[in-house]
This record gives sequence, C-alpha cells and structure tokens, in this order.
Amino acid sequence: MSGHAPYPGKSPYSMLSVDECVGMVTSKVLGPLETQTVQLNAALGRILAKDAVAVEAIPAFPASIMDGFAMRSKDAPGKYPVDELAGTTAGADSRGPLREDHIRYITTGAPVPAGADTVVKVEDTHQLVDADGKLEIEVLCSSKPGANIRAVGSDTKQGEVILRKCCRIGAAEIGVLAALGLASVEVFREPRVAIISTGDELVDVGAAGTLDRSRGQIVDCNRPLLCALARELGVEALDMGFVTDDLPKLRATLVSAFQQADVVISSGGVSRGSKDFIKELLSEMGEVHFGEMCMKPGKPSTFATVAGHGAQRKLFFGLPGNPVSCFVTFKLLAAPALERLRGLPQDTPIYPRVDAELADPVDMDPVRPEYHRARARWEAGRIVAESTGFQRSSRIASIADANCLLEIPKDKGTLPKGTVVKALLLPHGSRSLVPSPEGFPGGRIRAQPAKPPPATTVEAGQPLQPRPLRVGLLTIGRDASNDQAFSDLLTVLSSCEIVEKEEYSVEEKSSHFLADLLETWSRKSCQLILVLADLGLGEVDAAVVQAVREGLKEAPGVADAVARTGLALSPLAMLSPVVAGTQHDTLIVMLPSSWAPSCTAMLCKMVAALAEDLRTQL
Ligand SMILES: Nc1nc2c(c(=O)[nH]1)N[C@H]1C(S)=C(S)[C@@H](COP(=O)(O)OP(=O)(O)OC[C@H]3O[C@@H](n4cnc5c(N)ncnc54)[C@H](O)[C@@H]3O)O[C@H]1N2
Ligand code: MOO
Repeated sequence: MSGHAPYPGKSPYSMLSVDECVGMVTSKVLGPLETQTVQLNAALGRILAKDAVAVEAIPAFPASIMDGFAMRSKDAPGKYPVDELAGTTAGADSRGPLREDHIRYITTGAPVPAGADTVVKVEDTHQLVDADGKLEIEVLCSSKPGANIRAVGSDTKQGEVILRKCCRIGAAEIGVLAALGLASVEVFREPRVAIISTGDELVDVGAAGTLDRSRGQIVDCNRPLLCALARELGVEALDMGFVTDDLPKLRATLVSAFQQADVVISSGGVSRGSKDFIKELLSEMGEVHFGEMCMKPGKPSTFATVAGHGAQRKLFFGLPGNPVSCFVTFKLLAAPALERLRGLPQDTPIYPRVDAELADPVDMDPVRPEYHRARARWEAGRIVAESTGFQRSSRIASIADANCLLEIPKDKGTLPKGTVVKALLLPHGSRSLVPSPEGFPGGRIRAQPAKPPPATTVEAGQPLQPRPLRVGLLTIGRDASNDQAFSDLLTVLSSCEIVEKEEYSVEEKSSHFLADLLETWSRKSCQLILVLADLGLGEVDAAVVQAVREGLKEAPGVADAVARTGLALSPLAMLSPVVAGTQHDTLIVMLPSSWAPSCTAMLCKMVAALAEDLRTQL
C-alpha cells in the first residue's frame, strides 16, 4: 500500500507541561494595554493606571467628630452662654471665631471655629434657661485639647498615595476616588475579546427546540460559557457566533475576529479529527506556540499569536470543544493573559493557591495531572474540598458550583480521603470559598491546624456549628474621648460572646483585685481577655501592669506584634505598656485604648486576628 493515510495521525506538537504553557502565554503578553480616562461611574472593575494621590488633606479643616459644643478646653467644665444661637452646622456659612467666655453649638463634620480647641458632646452638657430667658450651657465634664476634633489631614495627609497604580477598582476604591475629588480616572484599556464556537453539530441555544438528534446535533454551550467567563473578568466579549467545520468559512471568521479583537478564543476543532482545522489555520496566519498540554482536561489546548498593529501581538487560544476542558483551560491560560492585558501586574497570581484536604478519595491519572473541580469550604481550621463528582470533560455538571480546581498529581492509584493537595481558588462563580462560621480567614490559610481542631466530633463533610469566641473585656481608666475606639472594638468583637465586661478605675481598687479578676475570668473559659488601658510610666500605672502580668505565661511574640502595630501609628506608642500572655487556656492581652482614634481600626484588626488565631489554636 502507498500514499497518504486518510485520517490525521499522531500530533506533530510536543506535549508541554502546564507550567511551560502558562509561562509561554505569559511571555507573549508584553504588559498592560494603553491607558484611557473613564468617568468614575464607569471605572468599577477596571485597573487603575496611575497612583491616586490626595491633592488636599482630609479633612481640609478641623472638623467636629460629635454633635455638641465647640469651646476652649481650659473652660471646661463650667457654664457658658452660646455665642451664636444657630451655631455651626455642617455645610452652613462660616460664623467666624469663637467669642471669649462663650461656647458654640456644632454638628458632626462642621468646621471647628477658630478659638475653640475642643468639642464636648451634647450628652455631656445641660441646657439651662435663666429667669430672664437667657440660654446657658452647663458643660459637665473636662475635655482635653483636640478631643472630638478631626485635625487637618488626620484621615488622609496631603500628598498621601491612597490607591496604588494597578489596583483593581472595586466599590471601596470608587468611594476613595470620589473622596479625593476625582470625577474621572485613568485606567488601562480593556482587551477586546472575540469568542467563536466551531463544529458542524452545533445549534444555538435559542434554537434548542430544533435539534436533530439523528445527526448528533447539540446545543452550543461553550459560547455562552466563554462570553460569561470573560464578563466575569470585566471584559465584554464579542460574540462571533458558531462556525461549521468548513475551512474557508473558519478562515474568514478568524480573519474578521483578529481585525476586531486583541484576543480571539475559539472552542473545538483542535484535536485529531478529520475536521479539526484550527491548528492548521493558525500556523498559516501566525505562529502556534503549543498545541498539546499535559493536563486533564484540556490536552489539545492550542496557543498562537498573530501580528497586530503594535508590538503586542494578538493572542489566540484554541480551547478544546469539550465544555469542561473549555472552562478549565480558560481559567488556566486565557484568564491570566486577559488580566495582565487589563493591567494586573505580572507577578500577581490571580488564583490563591492553598492547601486543601480531600473530602473524598480521588483517582489519579497515570499520564496527565488533573485539575479536579471541587467545592472548598473552611472547616475547623483548614480547607476541605469536596469533588463535584464524575470528572469526564464532557460532563458540564462538574463545573457547576465548583469554587476551586484541585491539582491532582499524575500517578497510579487513588489519593485517600484526607490527603492534602494544592487547590486553586476561583475568585468568581456561583460561590466563592464557603466561609466558616467565623468568616473566611483572608490570606491566613493554614493547611492543617497546629493542633487537631477541638471539634473532633464533627465529621468531614458536615458544616461546623458556630462556636463564638468567649471574650472578657476589661477597660482600665478609659477616657471618654475614646468611646469611638471602644465601639469599633465592639464591632470587631460583635460575633464573639462577651463573657465579662468591666470598667476598672485605678484609684478605686487594688492591683490584687485586678489579678484576681483576670484569674476568675480565665477560669470562666474566656479564650481571650482584652485589657484596654491608657497607661504611662507612672508608679500606679506600673503596679497595674505588674498586676496584669502576674500569673501570666508571657507571649512575647503577641506583645511584639501588638507593639509594632502601635509603633506604626505613633512613636509615642513606645511609652505605652503592652502585655500579652496566657493564663490557664486564656490569652490575656493588655493594650492601650487611648491612642488617637485613627489607631483604632488597626488595633481592632490586630485583636480580630488574635481572636481568629485563638479559634484555630486553642
Ligand atoms: N484521536 C484522538 N482523539 C481525541 C484526542 C486525542 O488526543 N486523540 N483528544 C481528546 C480530547 S482530550 C479532547 S478534549 C477532545 C477535544 O477535541 P476538539 O477540541 O477537537 O473538539 P471537538 O472534537 O470539536 O469537540 C469535542 C466534544 O465537545 C463537543 N463540543 C464542541 N464544541 C462544543 C460547543 N460549542 N458546545 C458544546 N459542546 C461542544 C463536541 O460535540 C464533542 O463532543 O478531543 C478528544 N479526541
Ligand atoms: O483533555 Mo480532554 O480536555 O481530557 O477531554
């Protein structure tokens, strides 16, 4: 016998590893596309092309934090007439400097008048009308200079970089940009993406009722899938329809797609079938960089580049026709390239890669590593991943509800339940990582807890019941001006059970009382006791510190971390004592509460982080 074999044989492309393929795609993306200016309301989801800098301090004037009375701190407490009956309300005309021996009504956000250096809350005053009908305000408490006043630039300094170039603009960032007075922003241009389905058997979903089963017709689901995957990234896709397996028609569609788009994505026609023309057409139009990838699903994935107008060549992804292969290869190959083009820095991984424990045994493929679709959830201190079931690349149900791809190594045999594998967390989709009762732990993901989780009775696969952290809260000599700090702390601790709460005045009770109190609370199975104390270097203060320290097994790492947070906020923080240690099974942390209100958020974050650690470790 002589002549050509009628059917395509072995692939002429060598099989590259997933890393090699991803590296190849990355190397062909030169960087973000050009920049453009868009209106703020069109910037959601875009990538910022320039640092956003505060041109003005925020607040630009000393502003009241409370509804109350602006006055001179030296005058409080005492009785005073008001110098302007209407007072200073936010947004109203300026009423000039404060008269001597007077106070002035002020509302939250209004500029504090010249002459005043403190604001007293309305609750801390009495309004008196004398026999002549003259109004006087009795200020009941003392008030420190600066109390209840946001100093100029105390929220944001002039010249401060608030958002870095290349950050993704979410709702929070829109708020920040608006606060900076930016009605339009410079962002990177979105890539134009064209989506094409290929195959004689395809019928548009809109005509699903006309399917001819005898000819093996099926609904084209890849096109809606790929358009939606692009849209999830913020990229509006150009839907080029489906094309039959006809070489001239395919060529014409591809030419048209390259004329209109920066990136062209097709599905189907990349394997070894007699009508699989994609690779052939792409090597005719440009350069095919790979045509076989060692992964399951997605083996015949094809990547090519075609000359465009500028240095950045047009990218072509020929994804396999099987819908699951199409989904997975879009996530692994196309999505990172699109993200880079739209401005995300090269070194930012787009999927968090974490350790996950298999909830079920998983068979391995002896030849190709598999990207197994699964549902990950945070459970008792680690991530547990449950397979979405039978993984054949035609079974589209296996991508539904998946929120991660498990990297199953190639090997013979089965990975038993409980094996820890790497999981790529998918940021979009019907559900992201299911939070634990205490919330998703951000970047602080531990594959295995330091100790086995206490709730050992909970079987893998069953959600944990909420187990609120038990917290004791002791405030020593708390300054009324720190109410905001305290309420912020309560917000952070809102999901916790506050077992005990007490205010303690240094003058009133002895240090022994304090030590006894902590001992009793820690026996009441508090996991965390926070001692909020505005202490300095005085003798009484030292005795309080000693009393807190008594009986504690010190935890210098925690104390150091707390102190560092304070130092990052103010050099004066070094004067404030910080104590951290354990007593019985309780972590006790003493930390200042009286730092400027701007410190509070950071302190609370620290406390929340500590609380979370305790949840997983104690
Ligand atoms: N001899 C070989 N045959 C195949 C190999 C191989 O190595 N040697 N690889 C297999 C693998 S792995 C995959 S994946 C597929 C990929 O094939 P193609 O990319 O050429 O895709 P098609 O043959 O066109 O279609 C495959 C499958 O998917 C269905 N399909 C296609 N497009 C759509 C769409 N838009 N919506 C829904 N379903 C679609 C199509 O009907 C087929 O069932 O090749 C294997 N073969
Ligand atoms: O590689 Mo294919 O995508 O397994 O079905």
